[in-house]
Amino acid sequence: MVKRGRESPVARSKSGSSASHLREGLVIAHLGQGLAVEDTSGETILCQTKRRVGLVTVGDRVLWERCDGNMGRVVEILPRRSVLTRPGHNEAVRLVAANLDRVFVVVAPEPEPDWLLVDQYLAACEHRQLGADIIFNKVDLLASRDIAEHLLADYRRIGYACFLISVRTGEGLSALRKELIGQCSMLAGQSGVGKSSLTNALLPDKQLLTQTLSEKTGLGRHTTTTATLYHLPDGGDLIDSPGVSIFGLAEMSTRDLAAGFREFQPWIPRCRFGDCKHINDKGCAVREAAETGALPYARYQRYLKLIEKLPPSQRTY
Ligand SMILES: Nc1nc2c(ncn2[C@@H]2O[C@H](COP(=O)(O)OP(=O)(O)OP(=O)(O)O)[C@@H](O)[C@H]2O)c(=O)[nH]1
Ligand SMILES: [Zn+2]
Repeated sequence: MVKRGRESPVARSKSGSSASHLREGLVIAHLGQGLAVEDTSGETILCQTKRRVGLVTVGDRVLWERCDGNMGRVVEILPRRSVLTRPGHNEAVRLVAANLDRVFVVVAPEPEPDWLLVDQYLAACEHRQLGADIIFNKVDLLASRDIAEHLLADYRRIGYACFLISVRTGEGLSALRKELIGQCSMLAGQSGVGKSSLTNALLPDKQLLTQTLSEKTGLGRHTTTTATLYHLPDGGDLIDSPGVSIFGLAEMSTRDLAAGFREFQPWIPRCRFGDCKHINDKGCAVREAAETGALPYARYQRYLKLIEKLPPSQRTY
């Protein structure tokens, strides 16, 4: 759960000493000209970052101090419990969000699900120790829910929660809202599955909130760039990061990828060799389990495809 730091207006810096002018805050947006930081009192301040602080991202809890006028300055990033990155050379752009708890991978009957992408997201989340579950949107387009259940059977079997919803009819939305309480979530998924539509349904005041944010920080709407953190009406936070749904296998090795397939875990210690890649290796328990149906075979096949997608520099063990 994202702490909004309401416990104390006097924050403690890394050195442990309490500095009365330092306050705790939550980074709710990354704007072109600075960061929108929500104070413990709910006030939003436009902050710059001291150079030595490092890269700050949406979801970060920070210590900040007031400087001239209505501006603030971030002096420290508080320890993160998670960080999500995407591939790329520019570190500032690679950071997607901090302190996320859970990613919901959204699929739909239309566009047809790209299960390889789904597995890539799930593996990346496992690697980052983020919770991950699946939302199947647009069930209104299906003749029967059984079709979705059939497609999701492997995922349910290995312990992913699957939420069948329709933003159009509202089906399943109240159960999903309950699920989001008390944590910080993000939606990911291919284009057209309904992520924006769902975000708008979960945040009926989104437009107003965005407008207020630009007013509070004195910046125009167009300056809101990558991600924004919203407090959901029923509780919990949602990080909306349009266009950054391409987070993937950045920095993952073959071993990490195998670790990203949660159903492989009981089998991996039974492989004959400690550096088994679970491809054609002799005595591979994972492969054998997939071939005998003890593991979902389709997921195993996609593991093999993802291995091929890893850049050669990451195909290490
Ligand atoms: N039938 C049906 N259509 C939906 C539903 N939810 C969203 N759509 C439609 O699906 C289309 C794509 O929705 P978006 O919300 O833009 O999808 P997105 O995932 O945000 O797409 P990108 O912004 O490209 O990543 C729109 O035409 C929506 O009206 C639903 O529950 N049922
Ligand atoms: Zn193996």
